[in-house]
Amino acid sequence: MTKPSIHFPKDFLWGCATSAYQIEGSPLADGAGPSVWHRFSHTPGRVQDGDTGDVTCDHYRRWESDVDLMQSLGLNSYRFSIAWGRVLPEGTGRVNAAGLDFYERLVDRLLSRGIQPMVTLFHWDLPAALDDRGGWLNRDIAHWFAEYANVVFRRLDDRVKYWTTLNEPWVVADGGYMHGVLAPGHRNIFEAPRAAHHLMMAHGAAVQAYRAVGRNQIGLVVNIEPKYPASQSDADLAATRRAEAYMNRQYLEPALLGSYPEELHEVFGDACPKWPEADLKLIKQPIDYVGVNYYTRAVVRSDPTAWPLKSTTVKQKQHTHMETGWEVFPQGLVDTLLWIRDKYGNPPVYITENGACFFDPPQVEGPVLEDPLRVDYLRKHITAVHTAIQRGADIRGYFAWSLFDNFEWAFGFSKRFGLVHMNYETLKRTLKTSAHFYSKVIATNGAAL
Ligand SMILES: N#[N+]C[C@@H]1[C@@H](O)[C@H](O)[C@@H](O)[C@@H]2O[C@H]12
Repeated sequence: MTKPSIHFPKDFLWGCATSAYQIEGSPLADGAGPSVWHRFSHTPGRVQDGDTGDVTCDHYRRWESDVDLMQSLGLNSYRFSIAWGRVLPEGTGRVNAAGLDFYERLVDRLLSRGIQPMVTLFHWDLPAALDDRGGWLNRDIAHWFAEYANVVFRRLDDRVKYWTTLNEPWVVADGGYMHGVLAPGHRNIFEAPRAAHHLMMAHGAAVQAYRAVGRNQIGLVVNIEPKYPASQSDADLAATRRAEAYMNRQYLEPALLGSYPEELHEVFGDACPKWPEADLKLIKQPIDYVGVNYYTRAVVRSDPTAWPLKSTTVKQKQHTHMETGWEVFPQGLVDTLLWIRDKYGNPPVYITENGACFFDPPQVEGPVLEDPLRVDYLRKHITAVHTAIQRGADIRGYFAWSLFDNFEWAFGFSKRFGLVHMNYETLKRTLKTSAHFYSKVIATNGAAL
């Protein structure tokens, strides 16, 4: 039986995604102010092997040839983030012209190579000067973020058509304030919901600011990890509902519905504040799209001893090489996209991140590194996106995570997600087979899957 031909919508965005602190290097160059990740990675014991973002892929100095590499792959879009501290070194007030100029040159080169930028304003690298003023625990951060966003909108909205306020607010609140494993490294159940709420207030304030000056599209990027009960027991079903509310609904629902899921009270207990209606009104600014970062699913089992969700994730058979063994489960992407279609009114969606880390074969000096596991992962997940489109989900683009192997936060350089191999000694970029595969998928608008 011949395979049905796969074709994506005509103007579908095909891109790769990165973020400033993970690929740029030179974190303090040309007047930039340090971020919480500069401080965190320079604090012994916080990042595996003591790795930092001081050099990483050196994109800050190699951006021109990197854009040419993107063009050679046939990308028609590229998702990257702006380092807040390059533009406003103290987070508010003084603008650092050199920082803004860097991103303007990057946007201009992308456009000159037929590549649409999708720009994220905040991808975890909060200016350290704002962390000194309370960071995401200070309600004023909504105004600080809107001030920064306005500076960038005014400079670049005539060329940038797709904006994102925040990347994965859940990771910032859960990793940075609940568990303390990411910057700024707090472990406090009373801080986590406040950080989460202020992140979303900042999102709302930036969208509100955008509507006054912008003419294009702005959205929110959330990580969605669909939750499946390990059994149909009441305990496992309740645990699954808690896990889904805590990760998948806690950010989408204030943004789209103006309310928080009730289950958060079961998670945070007396740490769960009662927020003023005015806050939720601010958060629920109409957005033009939802960005979904999808990697894996979670099979959830009740575990009264597990903090704070009173549940654990049951390991499955085939998984990637992330520490917690992220299962390869493309059906979870179909389920997620149909869940959003049905629960939130079928909003326009971009898959703003999807990819996998595998231990690639030892680096060889040959032209290409073989990474068959990543090719298989991408093929199955891009096919899943097509399945969701055929079933009526309004999906408008796909961004592979990531263009390069890069600084994987607390895992340092130990995890490689790139379609392009990075030699961290020589900074040589080497295409993997997954890069060639993805390039063919783009060139045929999906037919090469
Ligand atoms: N882990 N992991 C890979 C990837 C991370 O490198 C990105 O910065 C995040 O947006 C998201 O968590 C996904």
